[in-house]
Amino acid sequence: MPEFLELMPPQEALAVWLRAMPEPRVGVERIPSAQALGRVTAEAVRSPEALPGFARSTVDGYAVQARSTHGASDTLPAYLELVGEVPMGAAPGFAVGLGQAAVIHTGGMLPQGADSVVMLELTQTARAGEIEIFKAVAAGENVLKAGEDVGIGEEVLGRGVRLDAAAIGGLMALGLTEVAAARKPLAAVLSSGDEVVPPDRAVRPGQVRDVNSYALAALVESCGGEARLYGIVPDRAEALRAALRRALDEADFVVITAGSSASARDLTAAVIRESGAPGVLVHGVNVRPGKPTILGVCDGKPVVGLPGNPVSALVIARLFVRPLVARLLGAVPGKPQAAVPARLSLNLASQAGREDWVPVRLRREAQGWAAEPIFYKSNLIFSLAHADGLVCIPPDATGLEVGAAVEVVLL
Ligand SMILES: Nc1nc2c(c(=O)[nH]1)N[C@H]1C(S)=C(S)[C@@H](COP(=O)(O)OP(=O)(O)OC[C@H]3O[C@@H](n4cnc5c(N)ncnc54)[C@H](O)[C@@H]3O)O[C@H]1N2
Ligand code: MOO
Repeated sequence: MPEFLELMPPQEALAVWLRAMPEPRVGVERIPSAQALGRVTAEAVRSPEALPGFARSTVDGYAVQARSTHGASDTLPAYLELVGEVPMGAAPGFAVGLGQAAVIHTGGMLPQGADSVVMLELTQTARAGEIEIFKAVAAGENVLKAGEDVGIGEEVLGRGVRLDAAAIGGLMALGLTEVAAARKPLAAVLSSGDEVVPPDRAVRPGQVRDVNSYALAALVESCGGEARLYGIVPDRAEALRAALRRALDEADFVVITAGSSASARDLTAAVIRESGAPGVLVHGVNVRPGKPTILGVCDGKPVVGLPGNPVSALVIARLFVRPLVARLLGAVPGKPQAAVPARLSLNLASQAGREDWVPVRLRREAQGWAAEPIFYKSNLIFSLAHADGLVCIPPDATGLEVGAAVEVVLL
């Protein structure tokens, strides 16, 4: 059977495309740390202070000098003089000497002289002003040392790090209520096709609502980019040319859907080719779904032409748009996507030489997760909407057998 396109393996296609782009100039903006979830650091963050800022107890009990408890046991307790109670939120105004103890609460500041804390459960009050200790502690026991988390001037977050909940907590612990974040790259999303109408329209026979603009905008945003919709362009070269020109002028990169294949109305590749140098770098990727994918660069701006079928468009956007956004954000490369190991619940056939991405549902079984393939068609959006993840069948396999160990990349 003749093939319209020359197909390139996906990894090679991505490398060719990324190589043809200029080094990204990552914009920097200072944003409130409280709103920085999912954002990428544009500069390394150094700690202005030590954390914890002072030695703290990790338990409720008595601050002591470890030496004072030496040899203490159930049968031979150590008797220590009670010299005070550490207030929470303030420095204790006293010291603890040999043979002395002070009441301390979890998180309280160790008094001068104390080097450890005996847990409340291992003590007993015998007489007023005195406690009995039933177990010896070692120096440093039940104590967080000053600077144990981070030291002054230490790099706590590198450049290009995606901020998660813990990182935001860490920034707050240091009083860093603002952070330098990479500006979100702006994607211009263009849909094309005479049959495609906005989703708020009633459809006439032959028409379909625009799935791709919204699904792709959501995907771009989930990767840390910003998306602006450039509407639905009819199947006319001059209309697509004008829309692409405006998109290239305004956005950091352009995502066009449909018109990627081989029919007379498939204009995307030709229009990209004439809209800037070097134009189209890849047209056709050895992957299913998404074979007619187009990767281009127009005068420094990346352009991707995704297949019109919504499942293909989204799967391909994960393979190509996601790494593009990461690069434009200056994100540290090579971070894995969330995935779970599973056993395949059915045989899956695949063509040798082609990489296949199959939507699967995950089912919990006694020994772990079972991945149940969804027999999708690339136009049927709910075959992807009902999936929990994707399984990759590598190009050197002619399929995977029931029971095969697979990795499910979570959607
Ligand atoms: N003779 C061949 N025909 C096709 C081949 C092939 O190799 N030889 N490849 C098929 C594959 S695979 C794909 S994928 C599609 C690619 O199509 P295009 O990118 O050219 O897109 P269209 O033909 O315009 O649309 C395909 C399909 O998707 C629907 N569509 C388009 N845009 C949207 C949108 N924004 N929202 C929802 N649905 C959309 C469109 O109505 C079509 O049903 O080509 C195959 N054909
Ligand atoms: O590549 Mo098409 O995307 O298989 O449906």
